[in-house]
Amino acid sequence: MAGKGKTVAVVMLLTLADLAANTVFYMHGVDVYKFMYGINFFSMFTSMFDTWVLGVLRVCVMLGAVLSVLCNTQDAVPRIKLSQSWVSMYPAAVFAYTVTKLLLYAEKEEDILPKLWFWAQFGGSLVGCVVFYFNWILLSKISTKPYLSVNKEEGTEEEIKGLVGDEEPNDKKKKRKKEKDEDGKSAVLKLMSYSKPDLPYLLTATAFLLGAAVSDIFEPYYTGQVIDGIAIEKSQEKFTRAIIIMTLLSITSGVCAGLRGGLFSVCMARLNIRLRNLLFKSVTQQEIGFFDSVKTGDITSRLTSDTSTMSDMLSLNLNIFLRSFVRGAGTLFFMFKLSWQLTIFTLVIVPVVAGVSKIYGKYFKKLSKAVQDSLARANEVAEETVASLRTVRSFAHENGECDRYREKLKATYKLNIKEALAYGGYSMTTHTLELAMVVLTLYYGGHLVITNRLTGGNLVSFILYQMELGDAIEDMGSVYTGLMQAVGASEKVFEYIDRKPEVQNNGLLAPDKLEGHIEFKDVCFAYPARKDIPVLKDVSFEVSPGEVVALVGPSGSGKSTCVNLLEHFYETTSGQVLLDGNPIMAYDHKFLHRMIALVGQEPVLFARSIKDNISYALNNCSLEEVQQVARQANAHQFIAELPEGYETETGEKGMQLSGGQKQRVAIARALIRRPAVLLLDEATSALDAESEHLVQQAIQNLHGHTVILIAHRLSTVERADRIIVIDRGSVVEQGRHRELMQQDGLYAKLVQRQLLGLDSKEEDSTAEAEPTANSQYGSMKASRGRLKSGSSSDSDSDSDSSGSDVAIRV
Ligand SMILES: Nc1ncnc2c1ncn2[C@@H]1O[C@H](COP(=O)(O)OP(=O)(O)OP(=O)(O)O)[C@@H](O)[C@H]1O
Repeated sequence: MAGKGKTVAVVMLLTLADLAANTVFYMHGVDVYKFMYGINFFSMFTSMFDTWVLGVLRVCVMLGAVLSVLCNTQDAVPRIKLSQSWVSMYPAAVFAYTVTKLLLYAEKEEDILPKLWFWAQFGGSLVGCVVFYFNWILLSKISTKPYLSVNKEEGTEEEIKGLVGDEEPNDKKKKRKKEKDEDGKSAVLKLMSYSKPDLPYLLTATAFLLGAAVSDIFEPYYTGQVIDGIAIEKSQEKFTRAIIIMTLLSITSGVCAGLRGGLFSVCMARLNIRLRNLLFKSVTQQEIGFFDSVKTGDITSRLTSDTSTMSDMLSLNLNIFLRSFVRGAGTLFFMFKLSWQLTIFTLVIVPVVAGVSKIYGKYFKKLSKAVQDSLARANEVAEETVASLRTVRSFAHENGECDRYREKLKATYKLNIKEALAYGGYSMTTHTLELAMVVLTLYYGGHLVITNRLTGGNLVSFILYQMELGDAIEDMGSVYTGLMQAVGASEKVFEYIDRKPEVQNNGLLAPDKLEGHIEFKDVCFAYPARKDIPVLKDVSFEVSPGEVVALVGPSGSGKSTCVNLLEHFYETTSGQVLLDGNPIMAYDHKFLHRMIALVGQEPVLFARSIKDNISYALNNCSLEEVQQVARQANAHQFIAELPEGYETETGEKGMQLSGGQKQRVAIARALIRRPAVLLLDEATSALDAESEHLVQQAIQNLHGHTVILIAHRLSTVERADRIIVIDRGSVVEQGRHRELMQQDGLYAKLVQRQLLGLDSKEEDSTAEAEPTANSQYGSMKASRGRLKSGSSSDSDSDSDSSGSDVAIRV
């Protein structure tokens, strides 16, 4: 309440001061005769009565607004806020009227300079307009929050919360808007700070810009001189001199403009590269949870289109803006010199053009952000489809995906149309205003020439300058929107550049030796994308150095999550993951990932040679070392049979290799690091029985390595030193295969389900064995036959038959 009272008091004081000043200036003090004279002998040219009336009018409007705020704050303040842009037109109109009045006054009065009362009222009117707008903003800022006394008798806590709740969205909106505005400003400041290394180039470019602009500014003046020389003075000498100067100015302007444009482009290219590098670095350092929630399309669009929009728009618009600004300022100076009346007349139109630009710029900024977002959404669809075209083809859903893409583009097109309409409207308005300005200037200028207050040549110069000014203002208006586009794009880029990863990789621990002792201590965890769904609940287990432990459990029980925590991809919600007794986050990032190697469910290979894939992120790896681990991973034979051997390109994401081949290359890539801990998450699921057997043996022969393996196929886990059974995020059983079978718990059930083939769908869609003893026997025989004859080739490595495999081993 106190805030409202204070604001109203300030507004009243300023309004009454405006009224008092306006009246005193109009009456030349307290001369009532002057007051009546202005009314009785009113003339547009000599009386200031109309200016006084306009002042009284704004005081009345303001008093009305104050009264409505006092009577009904809740309704009045939002209305005042809504009408803010419309009300701003009033001061603009009064400004235009007052300036016109000055010109009319100057028509009748020979020398208006010593007329102090006139100047006081003229200035007072302009100041009054500003005060009026300021007061309106003050009133719109009055809080509409109801006064809440936490008094149980007046209302329950829920009721009070309800009231506050109603206000909260508005507050949040305001806060977000404020943050956005600040973001916009800070984006510009940041852009400037990132341009610091280009300062020498920018300064040189600015010098050329000034050179070009100054040369341009003189051209209309000398055009006027040429006209005066030809038409009025008929002087060959004056005419020739003006022509020579104009020629020199044109050459200087052309050279400087070219150098300025080139240098600005170079600066922006440098800025673009700098920001792309920073953005890419920042993206690669984000926590894995970030990539769970942010789509790849969004990130690539920031890397590609947003950075390009930013630097292209910036280079183009900054260039135009600076040029137009210097040209505009110089032009205005010359205009005043040629004719102050005509200049003031021209300036009446300026606030109108500026107002149109401001409203348009705001709208265009919103639109351009919406277009960018909409394009990013369309890109996501295209990327997803292209990346998974095999799956799309296998479902014959190409047309469906095309429709989806078309729909997204349709949305973008609708926004483009809006953008085009907005641009069209803006161009139309500014062109019309410009034309009106020229016609009116000709009329008024002609009048000045006829009354011998201006020469014909100077009128021509003035009109040329006026056109220049119009161009400069229009350029600045359009540049503003372009700059806003650049700011919009840079806000998005900076959002990622400035993002601090939620999981920091700033551990320093890098001991000489790592035993590989793993401990999960009361670990609870939920993924950041689904914070309210617990995935691990009080999980505790230990793995001794050199032990081979299998994590088993139904799909979605949390096995891979344990591996993710060990890799420090995420941080636990509570509890600890320890490696050799130290929290996993205490280890140096590079050290940890050299010591812990992971082969994931769908290993990703990079588009480079097999050798480079195996030695990924390692320096100076010899071919012998690569071949050795490839042999251990049972990959050497198939690699050697390829025409280009280890130099064979694997294609994007290893597409040119089969699933089983990819897995073996990925295992070799893990083994070459000689890790202390090897994490195998369904790492051999695509291998045929023989390959898997060989790979497993190789892994078990790797002494001194702790191995955690996850597999659905029980044949893979039965020989582990220990099996940990996880169900719905909790450890339910632990022990060796035989012990767990005897316990007859979940593990035994899982084994039985596999024996009966009930899991066949989940396990292997290609296994079509009937769940009968006979058919199992049949598959067993077939499998043995295959093993014996050694006919399992790489080409069929993907088509394993886990059902039969289980039948042999369990
Ligand atoms: N990145 C993620 N964001 C949110 N939830 C996830 C994420 N990854 C997994 N989950 C959820 O966490 C739970 C455990 O997943 P996890 O991958 O650990 O299971 P799993 O036991 O390895 O399953 P599977 O044997 O099928 O691979 C599942 O319910 C899954 O939907």
